[in-house]
Amino acid sequence: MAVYTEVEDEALAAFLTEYDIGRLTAFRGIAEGVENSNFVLRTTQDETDRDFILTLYEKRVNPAELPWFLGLMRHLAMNGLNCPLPVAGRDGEALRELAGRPAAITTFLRGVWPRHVHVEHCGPLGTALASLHLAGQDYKAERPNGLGPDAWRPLLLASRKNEATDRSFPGLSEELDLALDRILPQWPVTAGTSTLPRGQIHADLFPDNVFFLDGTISGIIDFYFACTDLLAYDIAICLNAWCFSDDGTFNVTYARRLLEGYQSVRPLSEAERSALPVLAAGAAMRFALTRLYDWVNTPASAMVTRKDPMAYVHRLRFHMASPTLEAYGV
Ligand SMILES: Nc1ncnc2c1ncn2[C@@H]1O[C@H](COP(=O)(O)OP(=O)(O)O)[C@@H](O)[C@H]1O
Ligand SMILES: N[C@@H](CCOP(=O)(O)O)C(=O)O
Repeated sequence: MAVYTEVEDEALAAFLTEYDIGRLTAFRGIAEGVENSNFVLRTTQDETDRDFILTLYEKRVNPAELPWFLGLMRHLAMNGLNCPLPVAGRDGEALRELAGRPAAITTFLRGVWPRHVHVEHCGPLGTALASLHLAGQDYKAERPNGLGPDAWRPLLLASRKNEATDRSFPGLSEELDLALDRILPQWPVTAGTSTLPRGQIHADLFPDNVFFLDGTISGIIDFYFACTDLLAYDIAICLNAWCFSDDGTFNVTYARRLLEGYQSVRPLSEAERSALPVLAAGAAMRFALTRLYDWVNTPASAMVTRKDPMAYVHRLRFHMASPTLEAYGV
């Protein structure tokens, strides 16, 4: 589920008077997603139905950062990426407040996200990711990655403090600690300086954030982890999220297609290619840690589906076994 905040009819009606998007004809909450409350809004203008997404921003989004996220989405959409376009009210503002939460309306994107990833998804995914990176180049404002390497030890410590971690996952915090000892010294950023190209990255491009329609990508959503970081780290996140089979094995054919698609738009440098294994290990670490943190800190009564940290621990183990570049399809 992801409707944490209910919206009363009267409050919605008053909110919509600020916009010029037609007459409201339907409104429903969206069960999918974990971070924010999302609703589909349907309006009718001149007999034409139009769908929009209304998002109320919840706990993990810092309201001060919302203009950066909405600005990035606007920039990418204006530069040809199929991503939600924030809709401004009559006063020109896209960010407002509803039901005590920061709120925004964005355009609705057609298509469905793949419940099962097939090799045919991976090429278009790589191409779209590289297009996102190129389209983001002129968006100059930076947002540091709050879930980057500096955040990993504190996240692990925070989970360790909760006794549920050892009860539910015996030995896991020690394993993650040792893996961090190996990953952090190899991370391709020294004293804040990187030898690899940086830019705006999505940072959460999982299958549930990519819509397909007739075999092509019709939409990329959920930019609320986007940040300014190593472009190749975004590829590493996708290698983790798209290229492991349900049984936990890495599918090198998927990875090869993803990398080919990416490089058809933005060729990787030698340094980026060589860094992929450690970046992939870091990406697996990041999602194992946030999932672990959420797992032990989410009350059983909460109406949200917790994601299994072990799925990313298995991926991490693959990366920690030091596979060659060829094993990644490079
Ligand atoms: N612009 C959009 N167009 C169509 N559907 C959307 C759009 N944005 C969100 N959704 C729907 O809402 C769901 C949750 O959105 P998401 O941004 O992933 O939420 P969260 O950030 O809370 O995890 C998506 O799976 C999708 O069904
Ligand atoms: N992709 C992350 C969780 C973030 O959820 P989303 O619904 O905002 O994509 C994970 O799988 O751990």
